[in-house]
Amino acid sequence: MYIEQVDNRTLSDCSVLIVDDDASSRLVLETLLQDIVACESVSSGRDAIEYCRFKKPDLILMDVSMPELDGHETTALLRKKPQCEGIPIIFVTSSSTEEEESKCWNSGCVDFVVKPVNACTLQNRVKSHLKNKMRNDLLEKLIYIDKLTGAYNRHYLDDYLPRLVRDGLRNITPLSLVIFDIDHFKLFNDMYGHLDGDSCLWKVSQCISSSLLRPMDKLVRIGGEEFLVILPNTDTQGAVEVTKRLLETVYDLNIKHAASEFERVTLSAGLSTKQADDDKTIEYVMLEADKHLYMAKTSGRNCVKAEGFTITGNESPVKATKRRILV
Ligand SMILES: Nc1nc2c(ncn2[C@@H]2O[C@H](COP(=O)(O)OP(=O)(O)OP(=O)(O)O)[C@@H](O)[C@H]2O)c(=O)[nH]1
Repeated sequence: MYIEQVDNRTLSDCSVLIVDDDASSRLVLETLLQDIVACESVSSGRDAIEYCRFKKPDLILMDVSMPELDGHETTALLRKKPQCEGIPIIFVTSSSTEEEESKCWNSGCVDFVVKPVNACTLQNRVKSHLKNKMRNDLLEKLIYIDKLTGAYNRHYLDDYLPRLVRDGLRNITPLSLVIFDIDHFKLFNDMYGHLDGDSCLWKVSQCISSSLLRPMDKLVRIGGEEFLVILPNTDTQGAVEVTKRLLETVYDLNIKHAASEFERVTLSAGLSTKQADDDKTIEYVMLEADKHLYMAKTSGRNCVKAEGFTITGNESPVKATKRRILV
């Protein structure tokens, strides 16, 4: 394995998606790259788009000539998706005419290799673009990541949210926002000290991040112990389900909080959805989520509140008999 490191990632931590309709070509590419990087393959443009809904490869090797969607068309569709931003695409083309080369560059690839591929050229191009990608990721991390929690920060929110709103309008998809904060966090700090408070923020943030399953779902720290979860293409019902799961996973972390009625760290959350066809501004949706968070707090905490929904979280043994139903 190559150990070429940028920050704390190495090439072997990176993943490459191979898109090729020909099984033997996929096998050749996988074999050539297997000692450098983790590879996964799909056999069509459609499958590549579907793959990228759930995973974010560090690089895509795209065959140009494929039935139905060719490499150019697939790239154009991927480039429209915010979650695919920043993924370098290398075309694998059987034609090296001047016209084809120009077409490849105009389609938004970062590079191309010509079939039959030269093993050394392919490996070096892939390594070089992956190292660039790792440097860009590191730069993005320094600008956009909150150090204390590992969540995104407000700079990220200011850049990312307007793009999502535009995307939602273009694709007619809903966008849900969830604001949550840790219950009785002042008491937690008072009882255990600020260092344990910081560690609690880190644990909660990491737990939430790893419970978000789609690459476009993002966690942003918007205040001291206040976070925003962005759920693109998710209606209220779906967002309630996700938020309920988030509250449960944090509850299951079982971080001791003796001053809380739940005897452990819990979250309260408020949720609001922007439907594609409504005229709510995103600022209004944020305010609504914040209002719902306030309602969740005043209704006893450890619960989610959304328009038409109130879901209680797990309850402590002592409170189990007093299950809250909020309307
Ligand atoms: N340790 C630590 N504490 C923080 C940080 N940012 C904010 N806080 C603390 O978070 C606490 C928030 O307290 P409040 O807004 O009163 O809310 P709460 O005690 O969580 O009460 P409820 O939200 O009503 O459940 C304050 O004591 C802040 O000092 C941080 O980065 N680290």
